[in-house]
Amino acid sequence: MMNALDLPGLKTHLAGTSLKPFIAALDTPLAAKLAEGHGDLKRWQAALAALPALSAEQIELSGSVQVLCRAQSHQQEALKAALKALMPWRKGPFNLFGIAVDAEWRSDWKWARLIPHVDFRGCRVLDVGCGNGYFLWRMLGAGADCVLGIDPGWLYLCQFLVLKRYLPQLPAWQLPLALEDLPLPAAFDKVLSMGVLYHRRSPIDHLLALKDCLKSGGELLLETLVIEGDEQQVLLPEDRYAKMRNVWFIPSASALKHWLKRLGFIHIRCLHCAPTSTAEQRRTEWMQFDSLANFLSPTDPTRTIEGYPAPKRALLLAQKP
Ligand SMILES: Nc1ncnc2c1ncn2[C@@H]1O[C@H](C[S@+](CC[C@H]([NH3+])C(=O)[O-])CC(=O)[O-])[C@@H](O)[C@H]1O
Repeated sequence: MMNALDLPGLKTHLAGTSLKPFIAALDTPLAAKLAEGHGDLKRWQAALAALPALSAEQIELSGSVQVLCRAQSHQQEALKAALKALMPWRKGPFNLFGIAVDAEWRSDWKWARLIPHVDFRGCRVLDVGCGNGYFLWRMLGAGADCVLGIDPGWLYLCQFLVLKRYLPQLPAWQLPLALEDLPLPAAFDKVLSMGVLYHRRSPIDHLLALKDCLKSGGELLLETLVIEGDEQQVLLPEDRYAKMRNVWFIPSASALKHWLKRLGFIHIRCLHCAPTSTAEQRRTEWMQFDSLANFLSPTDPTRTIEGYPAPKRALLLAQKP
C-alpha cells in the first residue's frame, strides 16, 4: 500500500519547496496508520489489483472527470467489477473508460458553485477531508500545479488510487491521514475543508489548523452545515443529526464569518448558502445505503428525522493576511 501512495513522486515534486521537511516527517504517521489497517483493506487491494490494463487516451478534468480510451467489452466488465467491489461511491460522478460511476453526491454541482470564485491556476492546494479525491482532479483541470488530499478513510483512498492508476503522470496525491496527524507547514496557496468542520469537536482549533497550512495571502475554502440565525447562533445536536452520530457544532453562516474574523482571516465572503436537495445527495446504483431522503422527517422535509432544521450548507472563502 505504501508503494501505491507514490511518496517518491510526491517527494520529487516538492523537492526544493518549503514542504520538504513535512514530506520527511510523513513516514511516522503513515507507518502508524498502515499498521492500524482496516478489516476490508485486503479486499479493496484485490479490487485495485484486478483493474484492467488500460491506458487513458482522452482525459477530461475540466467539464467533468472522464478518463477514456477504446476499451474492449471484457475489459469494461473487469473494470466494472473492480469498481463495484469498491462501493459505496459517495463522491463523483466519474466516467472511467465508458463506465459511468453515479455517486451518492453530485460533487460536480458543488464544484460549479465554487469555481467561478476561485482561481486555482499555478496553485499548490491541500484538500482536507478530500473523500475519494473528486475535487483534486477537478482542481488539476482548473490549472492547479500540485494537489494533495488527506482523508483518514481507507476506502476513499482506494477509490482515489483507481484514478491515480490510470493518471499516474498527474500531480495529485492522497494520504490516509487526518489533519491532526500532520505537522503541516504554511506552504499552501489554497486550503479546502468541505464537509469536515461539523465533524470536529473543536471547530475553532480546526479552523486555526487550516490557517496554519496557508501561505500568507492564501485562501481557505470552507464548506459546512449551517443553521439560520445571527452571529451568536450555533446548534449542538443532543445526539444524532440527520442520523449522523459524529456531528458537533452547526453554526449560522453569520457565526461562521464571525469565527473566521476572530481568527484573523480577512476578505471573508459567503459564496453560497442553500439547503441540500435530495437531487444532489441520493441513493444510486453505486451507493445503495440510505441517503438524504431517509434522513429527513417523512412528514416535514424541512426537518431532519430528529426534528432539527434540514441540512443546509454554506460555502465561504476567506484569506490569510
Ligand atoms: N480530521 C479530519 N481530517 C481529515 N479528514 C477528515 C477529518 N474528519 C473527517 N474527515 C473526512 O472528511 C470527509 C467528509 S465528507 C466531505 C468530502 C469532500 N470534502 C466533499 O466536500 O465532498 C462529508 C460530506 O459528505 O460532505 C470524510 O471523507 C471524512 O473521512
